[in-house]
Amino acid sequence: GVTGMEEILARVVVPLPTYETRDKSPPPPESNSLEFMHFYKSLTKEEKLNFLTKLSQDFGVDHKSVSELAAKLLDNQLRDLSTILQVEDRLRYSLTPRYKQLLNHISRVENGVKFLVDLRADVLEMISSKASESPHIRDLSGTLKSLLSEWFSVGLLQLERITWQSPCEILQKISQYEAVHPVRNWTDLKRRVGPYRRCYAFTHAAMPGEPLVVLHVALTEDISDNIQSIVREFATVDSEEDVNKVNAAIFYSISSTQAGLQGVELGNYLIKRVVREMQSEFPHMAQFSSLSPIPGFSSWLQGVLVQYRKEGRGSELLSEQEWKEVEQATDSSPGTQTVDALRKLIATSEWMRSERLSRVLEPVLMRLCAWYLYGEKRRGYALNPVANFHLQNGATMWRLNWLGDTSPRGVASSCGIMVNYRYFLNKTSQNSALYLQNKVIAASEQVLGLVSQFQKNSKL
Ligand SMILES: CC(C)(COP(=O)(O)OP(=O)(O)O)[C@@H](O)C(=O)NCCC(N)=O
Repeated sequence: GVTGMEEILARVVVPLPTYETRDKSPPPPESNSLEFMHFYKSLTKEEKLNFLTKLSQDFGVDHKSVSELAAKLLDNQLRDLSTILQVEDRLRYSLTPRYKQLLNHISRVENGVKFLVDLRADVLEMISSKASESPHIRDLSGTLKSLLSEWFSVGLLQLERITWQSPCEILQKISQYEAVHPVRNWTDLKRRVGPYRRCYAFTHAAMPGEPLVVLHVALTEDISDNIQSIVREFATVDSEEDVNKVNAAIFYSISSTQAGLQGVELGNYLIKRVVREMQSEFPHMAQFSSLSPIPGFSSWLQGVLVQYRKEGRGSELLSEQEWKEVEQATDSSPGTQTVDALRKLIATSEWMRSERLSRVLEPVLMRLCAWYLYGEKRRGYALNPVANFHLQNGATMWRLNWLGDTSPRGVASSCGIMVNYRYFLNKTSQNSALYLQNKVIAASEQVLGLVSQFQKNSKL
């Protein structure tokens, strides 16, 4: 109940030591942390929200002492620098939320770090689900993120290569965490860690046996343009006979496994770390690229067609000739009926089964997809989350691949198109800075060509 919460908090979230005694006071008993963790885990979702709101509100920063110290700094009687630095350091200390000390102590008990990772996952969910609008909860999330970013910095992470010889419990987790191309069975899993494949994960001593982020790589002669050749099941070759057949590393799946570590950029670091691993194993390897899905393209396209249907401007999406071909192929009459027919074809993936429609729609869907990836934005960054991820890393939007993923899922979610985000190693840091600061997308001639074809066709 509520009193129980207040009682627990008052007892285990001890006041911060005074500035003078901040380095001298003994840590509170470990039992405080254990009790807090145990109590929190016993709460329902609602109670957790209530509990964390109280924690962040009543056991955060002492705003009064902050404003007093800030006022002191403004006092221009303050002359010599050492006094100013002193007051600044007091101000800095006064900005430490009271609960931060408890979080630090929790990180030192057994499974404490994992508890804090899961705690941030809960807080992120409260924020994203709008269950909480409290600025204090956002502050708590920020404090957790800064602590976790320190503890999970690259230097403290362990790179592990996953092979068929890895412990079953790790292989089981790799299979369970696979978010991009679900693992079908043991044979499939064995293939993904077998010849001409690499699977790497970051682990952390504080969370043994837990792959934090997993990257799957295919070793190929050149940059893959379709996923079936990578995840299709067929008799595995015994060993990697011919390594000079290997010129490219294709990242075809990456998944982070801890929701609470979102924003800590583990995936980005893992890709860069694995590139270095590949370079040392294959010194002549010069091509590094993703083969990425385009989740959301089909639904975006449906939305655009509905909008055009309403405004009767469908003609700008397809040329007159293309609409005519769709009319004939769907035996529909010009105008909204054809737009509806096209929407239905895309929703049911019917168009894939017709040679004629595929031929008509290839240029249309390719240029629409190029625009979706390159032109559609959210707060200035790429709308598509996978594009945004690789562009933040400094990759180049390099090639759209028609029939890149002919699986039912691939056709339904992105009309079967896949995209290569290519990592030109000497360009990634510059591309990343340009993207993050100026929202400039690095794209290849092929992509820019498709985008300009789209713009010629429509006034978007
Ligand atoms: C793509 C991933 C790995 C990026 O993780 P990361 O580099 O840690 O970025 P962030 O979560 O720190 O912003 C993550 O967002 C994820 O697992 N997405 C779902 C699967 C996918 N590959 O889209």
